[in-house]
Amino acid sequence: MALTTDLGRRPQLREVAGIPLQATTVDNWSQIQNFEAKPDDLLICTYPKSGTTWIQEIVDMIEQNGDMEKCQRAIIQHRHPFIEWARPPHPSVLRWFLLAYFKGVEKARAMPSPRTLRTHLPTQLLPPSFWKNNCKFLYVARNAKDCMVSYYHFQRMNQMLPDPGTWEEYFETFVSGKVCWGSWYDHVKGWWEIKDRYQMLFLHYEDIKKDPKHEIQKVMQFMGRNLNETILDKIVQETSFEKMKENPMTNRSAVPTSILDQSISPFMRKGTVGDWKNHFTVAQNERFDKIYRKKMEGTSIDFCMEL
Ligand SMILES: Nc1ncnc2c1ncn2[C@@H]1O[C@H](COP(=O)(O)OS(=O)(=O)O)[C@@H](OP(=O)(O)O)[C@H]1O
Repeated sequence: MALTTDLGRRPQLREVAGIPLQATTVDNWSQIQNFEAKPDDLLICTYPKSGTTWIQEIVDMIEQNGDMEKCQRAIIQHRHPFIEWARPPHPSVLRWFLLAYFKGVEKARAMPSPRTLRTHLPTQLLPPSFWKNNCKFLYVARNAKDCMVSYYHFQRMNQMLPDPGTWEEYFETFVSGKVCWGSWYDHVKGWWEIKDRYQMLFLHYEDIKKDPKHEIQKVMQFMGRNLNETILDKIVQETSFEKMKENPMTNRSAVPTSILDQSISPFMRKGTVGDWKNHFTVAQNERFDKIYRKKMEGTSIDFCMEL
């Protein structure tokens, strides 16, 4: 797949303990590391492109008892630093704290409890106070091949990340973990391996896709909420890909094209399982599987790849 490259203009990544991160994250690293979690915090943890926005929407709707309006008000109230992009009273805002930017940390500090926060950090870089306070963690994993495809298109359109180059070039970048937030394999393994030691619900994107009601029920129970069947059905409906693609609260249409150029690739792109089959050549697939087996050796995690 040929692409125009604009390497001169795109920011490059920097590293913290060998993990490539955006410069804004690295510049504010001490504030991030010293972030004080609270025992009743819920932290949504994901590798990028694994369904972060989706699970955030599900959690929001559960918190607001399925009331879409309240949900939107809550988002506006707890503004993401990127809110500057959406001129009030325009309700189109991004979801809140990635715990990656200084302002995100400040805003998280100011949030009333109980807080729902989110991060793409791998376990080894998480602020230690989350472990110390025995917080709840909600991890969503997505199969590596679809993640890679989604990340590739995201890097094409996200002007704040390095240009991905060609698909062939990106294949190498991804498997060597040289993408923002580091290696998919290490991230997923890292969170999977500690899941029984903490209060953690570990979900798979593919399972939510297959049976959203069942998976949303799990989230509800994990959050200690008990919503009736009508509300549950409403949450399933409102968090479908089709609805979220149309919803300005979730489709990031408020973000200027100088940041996310959705004419290159939409943020809500396809939302399917198995799109990797439209991208991987047979040779790439064989090579990927070989690398995958080696990197994931010894772990019990199993991914539905709808092969
Ligand atoms: N409701 C719903 N159903 C199914 N799939 C969904 C949904 N919402 C978001 N998505 C898809 O998730 C991908 C984006 O992942 P993230 O939200 O984790 O991206 S980010 O890391 O926060 O930038 C991206 O995947 P791709 O379409 O494969 O690129 C989104 O389309």
